[in-house]
Amino acid sequence: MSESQSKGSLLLAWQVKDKHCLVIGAGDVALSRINHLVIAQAKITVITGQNGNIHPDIIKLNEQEIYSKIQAQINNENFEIVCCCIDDYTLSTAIYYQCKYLGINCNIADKPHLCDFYFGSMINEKNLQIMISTNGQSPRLSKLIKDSIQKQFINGVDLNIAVENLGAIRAKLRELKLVDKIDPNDNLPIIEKRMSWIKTLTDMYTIKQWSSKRLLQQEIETIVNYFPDFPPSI
Ligand SMILES: C[C@@]1(CC(=O)O)C2=NC(=C\c3[nH]c(c(CCC(=O)O)c3CC(=O)O)Cc3[nH]c(c(CC(=O)O)c3CCC(=O)O)/C=C3\N/C(=C\2)[C@@H](CCC(=O)O)[C@]3(C)CC(=O)O)/[C@H]1CCC(=O)O
Ligand SMILES: NC(=O)c1ccc[n+]([C@@H]2O[C@H](COP(=O)([O-])OP(=O)(O)OC[C@H]3O[C@@H](n4cnc5c(N)ncnc54)[C@H](O)[C@@H]3O)[C@@H](O)[C@H]2O)c1
Repeated sequence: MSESQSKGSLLLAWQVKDKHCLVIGAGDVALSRINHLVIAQAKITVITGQNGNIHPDIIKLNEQEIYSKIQAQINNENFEIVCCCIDDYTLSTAIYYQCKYLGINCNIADKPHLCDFYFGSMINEKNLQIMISTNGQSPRLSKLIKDSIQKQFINGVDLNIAVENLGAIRAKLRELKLVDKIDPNDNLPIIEKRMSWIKTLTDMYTIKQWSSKRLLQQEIETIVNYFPDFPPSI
Protein backbone atom coordinates (compact mmCIF):
# COMPACT_ATOMS: atom_id res chain seq x y z
CA MET A 1 0.00 0.00 0.00
CA SER A 2 1.44 3.36 -0.94
CA GLU A 3 1.96 6.11 1.65
CA SER A 4 -0.56 8.35 -0.14
CA GLN A 5 -3.44 5.90 0.46
CA SER A 6 -5.59 6.85 3.41
CA LYS A 7 -5.41 4.75 6.56
CA GLY A 8 -8.27 4.11 8.95
CA SER A 9 -10.22 1.41 10.76
CA LEU A 10 -12.19 -1.46 9.32
CA LEU A 11 -15.80 -0.26 9.72
CA LEU A 12 -18.15 -3.26 9.83
CA ALA A 13 -21.77 -3.98 10.74
CA TRP A 14 -21.14 -6.53 13.49
CA GLN A 15 -23.95 -9.10 13.88
CA VAL A 16 -24.33 -9.65 17.63
CA LYS A 17 -28.01 -10.64 17.55
CA ASP A 18 -28.62 -13.20 20.34
CA LYS A 19 -24.92 -13.23 21.18
CA HIS A 20 -23.82 -12.65 24.72
CA CYS A 21 -22.19 -9.25 25.26
CA LEU A 22 -20.84 -7.88 28.50
CA VAL A 23 -20.97 -4.28 29.68
CA ILE A 24 -18.99 -3.40 32.79
CA GLY A 25 -20.08 -0.21 34.54
CA ALA A 26 -23.45 1.52 34.81
CA GLY A 27 -22.84 5.21 34.08
CA ASP A 28 -23.50 7.39 30.98
CA VAL A 29 -20.99 5.59 28.81
CA ALA A 30 -22.31 2.15 29.82
CA LEU A 31 -25.84 3.34 28.96
CA SER A 32 -24.75 4.39 25.47
CA ARG A 33 -23.06 0.99 24.91
CA ILE A 34 -26.22 -0.78 26.19
CA ASN A 35 -28.45 1.26 23.86
CA HIS A 36 -26.31 0.24 20.86
CA LEU A 37 -26.42 -3.42 21.96
CA VAL A 38 -30.22 -3.29 22.45
CA ILE A 39 -30.60 -2.04 18.85
CA ALA A 40 -28.33 -4.87 17.68
CA GLN A 41 -30.54 -7.34 19.65
CA ALA A 42 -27.66 -8.77 21.65
CA LYS A 43 -28.03 -10.72 24.86
CA ILE A 44 -26.64 -8.26 27.37
CA THR A 45 -25.15 -8.72 30.78
CA VAL A 46 -24.26 -5.68 32.86
CA ILE A 47 -21.89 -5.77 35.79
CA THR A 48 -22.59 -2.79 38.01
CA GLY A 49 -20.36 -1.48 40.76
CA GLN A 50 -21.18 -2.05 44.40
CA ASN A 51 -21.70 1.64 45.21
CA GLY A 52 -25.22 1.68 43.77
CA ASN A 53 -24.25 4.24 41.12
CA ILE A 54 -26.51 2.95 38.35
CA HIS A 55 -27.88 5.26 35.66
CA PRO A 56 -31.70 5.47 36.07
CA ASP A 57 -32.25 4.62 32.38
CA ILE A 58 -30.29 1.40 32.86
CA ILE A 59 -32.59 0.50 35.76
CA LYS A 60 -35.60 1.25 33.54
CA LEU A 61 -34.29 -0.96 30.73
CA ASN A 62 -33.69 -3.73 33.21
CA GLU A 63 -37.25 -3.45 34.49
CA GLN A 64 -38.39 -3.87 30.89
CA GLU A 65 -36.32 -7.06 30.91
CA ILE A 66 -34.55 -5.95 27.75
CA TYR A 67 -31.35 -7.24 29.25
CA SER A 68 -30.46 -9.25 32.30
CA LYS A 69 -28.47 -7.68 35.07
CA ILE A 70 -26.51 -10.42 36.68
CA GLN A 71 -23.14 -10.65 38.24
CA ALA A 72 -21.00 -12.71 35.95
CA GLN A 73 -17.42 -13.80 35.79
CA ILE A 74 -15.82 -13.10 32.41
CA ASN A 75 -14.01 -16.42 32.68
CA ASN A 76 -17.18 -18.50 32.79
CA GLU A 77 -18.93 -16.99 29.82
CA ASN A 78 -18.40 -17.05 26.11
CA PHE A 79 -18.75 -13.32 25.46
CA GLU A 80 -18.80 -11.97 21.92
CA ILE A 81 -17.57 -8.58 23.10
CA VAL A 82 -16.74 -6.84 26.36
CA CYS A 83 -17.34 -3.10 26.79
CA CYS A 84 -15.69 -1.72 29.89
CA CYS A 85 -16.91 1.69 31.04
CA ILE A 86 -15.65 2.14 34.57
CA ASP A 87 -13.67 4.90 36.23
CA ASP A 88 -10.91 2.58 37.44
CA TYR A 89 -7.93 2.52 35.10
CA THR A 90 -6.04 -0.27 36.91
CA LEU A 91 -9.05 -2.57 36.84
CA SER A 92 -9.86 -1.64 33.22
CA THR A 93 -6.34 -2.56 32.20
CA ALA A 94 -6.58 -5.91 34.00
CA ILE A 95 -9.94 -6.57 32.26
CA TYR A 96 -8.34 -5.77 28.90
CA TYR A 97 -5.53 -8.30 29.43
CA GLN A 98 -7.95 -10.93 30.72
CA CYS A 99 -10.02 -10.47 27.55
CA LYS A 100 -6.90 -10.81 25.41
CA TYR A 101 -5.94 -13.98 27.29
CA LEU A 102 -9.42 -15.39 26.56
CA GLY A 103 -9.47 -14.16 22.95
CA ILE A 104 -12.42 -11.79 23.50
CA ASN A 105 -12.64 -8.48 21.62
CA CYS A 106 -13.02 -5.56 23.97
CA ASN A 107 -13.40 -1.80 24.22
CA ILE A 108 -12.10 0.05 27.22
CA ALA A 109 -13.93 3.38 27.00
CA ASP A 110 -11.68 6.28 26.11
CA LYS A 111 -8.50 4.19 26.16
CA PRO A 112 -7.69 3.75 22.46
CA HIS A 113 -4.60 1.60 23.13
CA LEU A 114 -6.89 -0.81 25.06
CA CYS A 115 -9.55 -1.07 22.33
CA ASP A 116 -9.94 -3.81 19.72
CA PHE A 117 -12.72 -1.64 18.32
CA TYR A 118 -13.88 1.94 18.84
CA PHE A 119 -17.44 3.12 19.13
CA GLY A 120 -18.30 5.85 16.64
CA SER A 121 -21.04 8.42 16.60
CA MET A 122 -24.13 6.56 15.48
CA ILE A 123 -27.23 7.55 13.58
CA ASN A 124 -29.82 4.85 14.18
CA GLU A 125 -32.90 5.27 12.01
CA LYS A 126 -34.28 1.73 12.03
CA ASN A 127 -32.53 -0.08 9.19
CA LEU A 128 -30.49 2.94 8.21
CA GLN A 129 -27.41 3.21 10.36
CA ILE A 130 -24.56 5.60 9.82
CA MET A 131 -21.39 5.56 11.84
CA ILE A 132 -18.93 8.43 11.95
CA SER A 133 -15.42 7.84 13.14
CA THR A 134 -12.45 10.15 13.23
CA ASN A 135 -10.27 7.22 14.25
CA GLY A 136 -9.73 8.64 17.68
CA GLN A 137 -8.68 12.10 16.46
CA SER A 138 -11.73 14.02 17.69
CA PRO A 139 -14.77 12.22 19.18
CA ARG A 140 -16.53 15.57 19.63
CA LEU A 141 -16.13 16.33 15.93
CA SER A 142 -17.63 12.87 15.20
CA LYS A 143 -20.66 13.95 17.20
CA LEU A 144 -20.93 17.33 15.40
CA ILE A 145 -20.73 15.66 11.96
CA LYS A 146 -23.38 13.13 13.05
CA ASP A 147 -25.66 15.94 14.29
CA SER A 148 -25.31 17.76 10.99
CA ILE A 149 -26.11 14.62 8.93
CA GLN A 150 -29.05 13.86 11.23
CA LYS A 151 -30.63 17.21 10.33
CA GLN A 152 -31.40 15.64 6.92
CA PHE A 153 -34.06 13.57 8.66
CA ILE A 154 -35.65 16.65 10.13
CA ASN A 155 -35.51 18.63 6.88
CA GLY A 156 -38.27 16.63 5.20
CA VAL A 157 -36.17 13.77 3.81
CA ASP A 158 -36.77 10.57 5.72
CA LEU A 159 -34.04 8.36 4.30
CA ASN A 160 -35.46 5.40 6.16
CA ILE A 161 -38.47 5.42 3.79
CA ALA A 162 -36.02 5.01 0.89
CA VAL A 163 -34.37 2.10 2.74
CA GLU A 164 -37.75 0.44 3.34
CA ASN A 165 -38.94 0.93 -0.26
CA LEU A 166 -35.79 -0.48 -1.82
CA GLY A 167 -35.55 -3.27 0.78
CA ALA A 168 -39.12 -4.33 -0.07
CA ILE A 169 -38.49 -4.20 -3.82
CA ARG A 170 -35.32 -6.32 -3.44
CA ALA A 171 -37.17 -8.86 -1.27
CA LYS A 172 -40.08 -9.08 -3.76
CA LEU A 173 -37.71 -9.50 -6.68
CA ARG A 174 -35.95 -12.38 -4.94
CA GLU A 175 -39.34 -13.99 -4.23
CA LEU A 176 -39.98 -14.27 -7.98
CA LYS A 177 -37.71 -17.37 -8.09
CA LEU A 178 -36.53 -16.56 -11.59
CA VAL A 179 -34.72 -19.26 -13.54
CA ASP A 180 -32.25 -18.97 -16.37
CA LYS A 181 -33.83 -20.02 -19.69
CA ILE A 182 -30.60 -21.52 -21.04
CA ASP A 183 -29.55 -23.50 -17.95
CA PRO A 184 -32.26 -23.69 -15.25
CA ASN A 185 -29.75 -25.13 -12.76
CA ASP A 186 -27.34 -22.23 -13.05
CA ASN A 187 -28.32 -19.37 -10.74
CA LEU A 188 -25.46 -17.08 -11.62
CA PRO A 189 -26.90 -15.43 -14.77
CA ILE A 190 -30.11 -14.64 -12.85
CA ILE A 191 -28.20 -13.18 -9.90
CA GLU A 192 -26.18 -11.01 -12.31
CA LYS A 193 -29.34 -9.84 -14.11
CA ARG A 194 -31.13 -9.18 -10.82
CA MET A 195 -28.24 -7.18 -9.41
CA SER A 196 -27.83 -5.11 -12.54
CA TRP A 197 -31.60 -4.42 -12.65
CA ILE A 198 -31.79 -3.30 -9.01
CA LYS A 199 -28.69 -1.12 -9.46
CA THR A 200 -30.23 0.65 -12.46
CA LEU A 201 -33.61 0.97 -10.73
CA THR A 202 -32.03 2.44 -7.57
CA ASP A 203 -30.17 5.00 -9.68
CA MET A 204 -33.23 5.92 -11.78
CA TYR A 205 -34.75 8.03 -9.01
CA THR A 206 -33.13 10.49 -6.61
CA ILE A 207 -32.72 9.74 -2.89
CA LYS A 208 -35.34 12.42 -2.27
CA GLN A 209 -37.78 10.67 -4.62
CA TRP A 210 -37.21 7.28 -2.98
CA SER A 211 -37.81 8.95 0.40
CA SER A 212 -40.92 10.89 -0.57
CA LYS A 213 -43.51 8.14 -0.17
CA ARG A 214 -43.76 4.73 1.49
CA LEU A 215 -44.76 2.40 -1.36
CA LEU A 216 -47.81 0.17 -0.98
CA GLN A 217 -47.40 -3.60 -1.43
CA GLN A 218 -49.34 -3.38 -4.70
CA GLU A 219 -47.06 -0.63 -6.02
CA ILE A 220 -44.01 -2.73 -5.13
CA GLU A 221 -45.45 -5.66 -7.07
CA THR A 222 -46.19 -3.43 -10.07
CA ILE A 223 -42.57 -2.20 -10.11
CA VAL A 224 -41.11 -5.70 -9.75
CA ASN A 225 -43.38 -7.03 -12.49
CA TYR A 226 -41.61 -4.77 -14.99
CA PHE A 227 -38.49 -6.96 -14.60
CA PRO A 228 -36.36 -7.26 -16.76
CA ASP A 229 -37.68 -3.91 -18.08
CA PHE A 230 -38.04 -0.79 -15.97
CA PRO A 231 -40.96 1.33 -14.79
CA PRO A 232 -41.21 4.73 -16.47
CA SER A 233 -38.97 7.38 -14.90
CA ILE A 234 -40.63 10.36 -13.20
C1 LIG B 1 -17.99 9.00 19.23
C2 LIG B 1 -18.18 8.51 20.66
C3 LIG B 1 -19.00 7.24 20.58
C4 LIG B 1 -19.38 6.65 21.91
O1 LIG B 1 -18.60 6.68 22.87
O2 LIG B 1 -20.50 6.11 21.92
C5 LIG B 1 -16.80 8.34 21.27
N1 LIG B 1 -16.60 9.30 22.17
C6 LIG B 1 -17.68 10.14 22.28
C7 LIG B 1 -17.68 11.34 22.95
C8 LIG B 1 -16.59 11.96 23.63
N2 LIG B 1 -15.52 11.32 24.17
C9 LIG B 1 -14.67 12.26 24.72
C10 LIG B 1 -15.26 13.56 24.57
C11 LIG B 1 -14.66 14.87 25.08
C12 LIG B 1 -14.27 15.82 23.94
C13 LIG B 1 -13.25 15.26 22.95
O3 LIG B 1 -12.21 14.73 23.38
O4 LIG B 1 -13.51 15.37 21.73
C14 LIG B 1 -16.44 13.36 23.85
C15 LIG B 1 -17.42 14.40 23.34
C16 LIG B 1 -18.70 14.50 24.10
O5 LIG B 1 -18.84 13.94 25.23
O6 LIG B 1 -19.57 15.17 23.56
C17 LIG B 1 -13.43 11.94 25.42
C18 LIG B 1 -12.51 10.93 24.85
N3 LIG B 1 -12.83 9.89 24.04
C19 LIG B 1 -11.71 9.15 23.78
C20 LIG B 1 -10.63 9.73 24.51
C21 LIG B 1 -9.22 9.15 24.62
C22 LIG B 1 -8.25 9.73 23.63
O7 LIG B 1 -8.56 10.58 22.78
O8 LIG B 1 -7.08 9.27 23.74
C23 LIG B 1 -11.13 10.87 25.14
C24 LIG B 1 -10.37 11.88 25.96
C25 LIG B 1 -10.37 11.54 27.45
C26 LIG B 1 -9.40 12.41 28.19
O9 LIG B 1 -9.28 13.61 27.87
O10 LIG B 1 -8.73 11.86 29.07
C27 LIG B 1 -11.63 7.98 22.94
C28 LIG B 1 -12.61 7.43 22.18
N4 LIG B 1 -13.90 7.91 22.09
C29 LIG B 1 -14.51 7.29 21.07
C30 LIG B 1 -15.88 7.39 20.80
C31 LIG B 1 -13.56 6.45 20.28
C32 LIG B 1 -13.09 7.25 19.05
C33 LIG B 1 -14.21 7.50 18.03
C34 LIG B 1 -13.89 8.59 17.04
O11 LIG B 1 -12.84 9.12 16.98
O12 LIG B 1 -14.76 8.93 16.24
C35 LIG B 1 -12.41 6.24 21.28
C36 LIG B 1 -11.03 6.19 20.64
C37 LIG B 1 -12.55 4.89 22.01
C38 LIG B 1 -13.94 4.56 22.51
O13 LIG B 1 -14.28 5.03 23.60
O14 LIG B 1 -14.64 3.77 21.84
C39 LIG B 1 -18.85 9.58 21.59
C40 LIG B 1 -19.77 10.60 20.85
C41 LIG B 1 -21.20 10.14 21.05
C42 LIG B 1 -22.21 10.93 20.27
O15 LIG B 1 -22.23 10.89 19.05
O16 LIG B 1 -23.09 11.54 20.89
N1 LIG C 1 -17.07 9.24 26.30
C1 LIG C 1 -17.36 10.15 27.26
O1 LIG C 1 -18.17 11.01 27.05
C2 LIG C 1 -16.67 10.07 28.58
C3 LIG C 1 -16.78 11.14 29.46
C4 LIG C 1 -16.14 11.01 30.69
C5 LIG C 1 -15.44 9.86 30.96
N2 LIG C 1 -15.33 8.85 30.08
C6 LIG C 1 -14.59 7.57 30.35
O2 LIG C 1 -15.47 6.45 30.49
C7 LIG C 1 -15.48 6.00 31.88
C8 LIG C 1 -16.93 5.87 32.31
O3 LIG C 1 -17.56 7.12 32.14
P1 LIG C 1 -18.99 7.45 32.75
O4 LIG C 1 -19.31 8.85 32.42
O5 LIG C 1 -19.95 6.38 32.37
O6 LIG C 1 -18.62 7.34 34.31
P2 LIG C 1 -19.54 7.21 35.59
O7 LIG C 1 -18.72 7.66 36.74
O8 LIG C 1 -20.89 7.78 35.35
O9 LIG C 1 -19.74 5.64 35.70
C9 LIG C 1 -18.75 4.77 36.11
C10 LIG C 1 -19.43 3.48 36.45
O10 LIG C 1 -18.46 2.48 36.75
C11 LIG C 1 -18.95 1.69 37.82
N3 LIG C 1 -17.84 0.99 38.44
C12 LIG C 1 -16.76 1.51 39.07
N4 LIG C 1 -15.97 0.51 39.53
C13 LIG C 1 -16.57 -0.65 39.18
C14 LIG C 1 -16.27 -2.03 39.37
N5 LIG C 1 -15.19 -2.41 40.04
N6 LIG C 1 -17.11 -2.96 38.85
C15 LIG C 1 -18.19 -2.59 38.17
N7 LIG C 1 -18.54 -1.30 37.98
C16 LIG C 1 -17.74 -0.35 38.48
C17 LIG C 1 -19.65 2.67 38.71
O11 LIG C 1 -20.57 2.05 39.57
C18 LIG C 1 -20.34 3.56 37.69
O12 LIG C 1 -21.61 3.03 37.36
C19 LIG C 1 -14.74 7.11 32.64
O13 LIG C 1 -14.04 6.63 33.72
C20 LIG C 1 -13.80 7.65 31.58
O14 LIG C 1 -12.65 6.81 31.46
C21 LIG C 1 -15.96 8.95 28.91
